[in-house]
Amino acid sequence: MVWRKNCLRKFLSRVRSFSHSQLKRRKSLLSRITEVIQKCDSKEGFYVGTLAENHQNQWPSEEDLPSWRSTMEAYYEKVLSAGMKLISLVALALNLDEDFFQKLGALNEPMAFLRLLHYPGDVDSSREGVYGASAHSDYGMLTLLLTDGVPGLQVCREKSKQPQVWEDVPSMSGAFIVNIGDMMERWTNCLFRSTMHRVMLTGEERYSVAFFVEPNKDCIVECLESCCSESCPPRYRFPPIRSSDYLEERFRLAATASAENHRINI
Ligand SMILES: O=C(O)CCC(=O)C(=O)O
Ligand SMILES: [Fe+2]
Repeated sequence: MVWRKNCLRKFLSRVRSFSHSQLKRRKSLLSRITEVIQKCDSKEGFYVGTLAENHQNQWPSEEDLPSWRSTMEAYYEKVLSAGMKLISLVALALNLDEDFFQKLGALNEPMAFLRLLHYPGDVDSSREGVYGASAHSDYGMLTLLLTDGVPGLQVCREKSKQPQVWEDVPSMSGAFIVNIGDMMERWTNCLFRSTMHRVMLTGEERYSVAFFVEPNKDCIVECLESCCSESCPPRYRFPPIRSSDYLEERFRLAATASAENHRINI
């Protein structure tokens, strides 16, 4: 929602800055604004960033939403601890020490964040190209996703094959859906592949809570020695990359793609 408003503001400021002759184009620009608003993802979210001392989270007042902050902080801590345990299991599955990613510094003040999501029930989902969240993979190590049981989430197992085949993800009460992120895919040379997913609009209102575990900002993400060999060389052509540089680049690409395709997935 915020993005849609920003998008509209940007277009309107462009309209206002036009010279007299350019005003002729105003009509087509306005129809483009409408098109953009109609096509961008319909989700809206409330974000909670890292709880580290210097965090920049802005909380609603205790008066407006009593116990909101303490509830969010308690959830954040618990789900982060669950995420770290899962990451230890990933390390064990790779025949590494269970504290491998801790020793690497990835989980020392990880860039973890919480996204509380709402998908509207009253959007015309029959319109082509209108998604709750369009197809993407998450950027970090792992995502722990909690949903309210309303369908809509789909995964594509073979993300590089065409045509893409999408499957509904069943919701299990009391269970998290765990997605592997792109940085984990890079680290493991695709042994753990990031999950391509999207959220369809079903006409029913939907809520979900995604918790993204991203490595510490200074952590270097590169193909792990144990995940490559002469017969299985690193699949990524890219050199090792600092976690925060990787994230920044992904956000930049997502913003560019959104400007071109009217979509955003961050
Ligand atoms: O709402 C969902 O089920 C998925 C959300 C998601 O994929 C995301 O926020 O990255
Ligand atoms: Fe996602």
